[in-house]
Amino acid sequence: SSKRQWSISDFDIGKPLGKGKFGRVYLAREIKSNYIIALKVIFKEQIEKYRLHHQLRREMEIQTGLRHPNVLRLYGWFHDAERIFLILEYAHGGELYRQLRKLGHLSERQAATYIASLTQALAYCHEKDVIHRDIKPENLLLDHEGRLKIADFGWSVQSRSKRHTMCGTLDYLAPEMVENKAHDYAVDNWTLGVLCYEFLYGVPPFEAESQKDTFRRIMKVDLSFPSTPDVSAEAKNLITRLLVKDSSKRLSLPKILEHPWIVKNADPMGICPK
Ligand SMILES: COc1ccc(/C=N/Nc2[nH]nc(C)c2C(=O)Nc2cccc(NC(C)=O)c2)cc1
Repeated sequence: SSKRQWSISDFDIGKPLGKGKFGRVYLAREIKSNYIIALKVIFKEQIEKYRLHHQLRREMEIQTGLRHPNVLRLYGWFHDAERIFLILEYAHGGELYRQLRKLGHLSERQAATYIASLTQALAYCHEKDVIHRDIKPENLLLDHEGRLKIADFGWSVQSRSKRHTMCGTLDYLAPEMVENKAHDYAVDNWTLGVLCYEFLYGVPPFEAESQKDTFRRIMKVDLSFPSTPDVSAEAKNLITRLLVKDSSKRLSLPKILEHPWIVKNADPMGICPK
């Protein structure tokens, strides 16, 4: 159905889910099918102003072609004189980030389940030659069953709730990214290490007062593990084998899924019942 021409009159627009630099996301219902979706509205003049229409087009072509249980679907899009509308899968649970902030840090089973889901989604994306999905907790959503969905296609939105200084944070960037070198698939493996650390400790591994200090800590791979919460040696082992400066030496995606900590703790259904 992504081939048919959609228009705003096909939808009942519901509550705003969040807003960002380029526009807002609304809950919406496709009238004929009663199907609930998330409608992302992007203002064309914002896109022109930042000269981003090529990136947006590329991101939309990529996103439409991805079909994976842990990648948020882009069903289609349409536009009017001043706006572009993206018809997106609705993930009821919202940002994983909010859950992480609420809980402080996740259990080892929950963290391993999310890392396994992300690894499978990234392996799928890499097969489709899609890399660097710019993964950070903001871009990870949860569906009604608590299943993780990578929701990023370069346009993260900000909810009404207080936002921490995500814009501009280097926390999730691999050394080669921070140094603005050509990056390859392995940046995603680094990011998995950063996320695994943040899921377990509640803060990213290279957090620092200033961006400069974060940059330094990333380049030095200045990694240390707090004594609390008490995290298993296997979890630390996985993190240490992902946060490796030489991108060719980072644990590969298939090897992550075979890692003892993942095998022991990840829920095969990707849901991790409480
Ligand atoms: C503010 O509380 C919220 C709780 C749940 C949601 C669910 N959002 N679900 C989505 N499904 N597909 C897309 C795209 C979205 C979405 O963009 N959500 C979104 C957007 C902006 C901010 C937030 N914030 C949070 C806290 O989830 C979520 C949105 C907001």
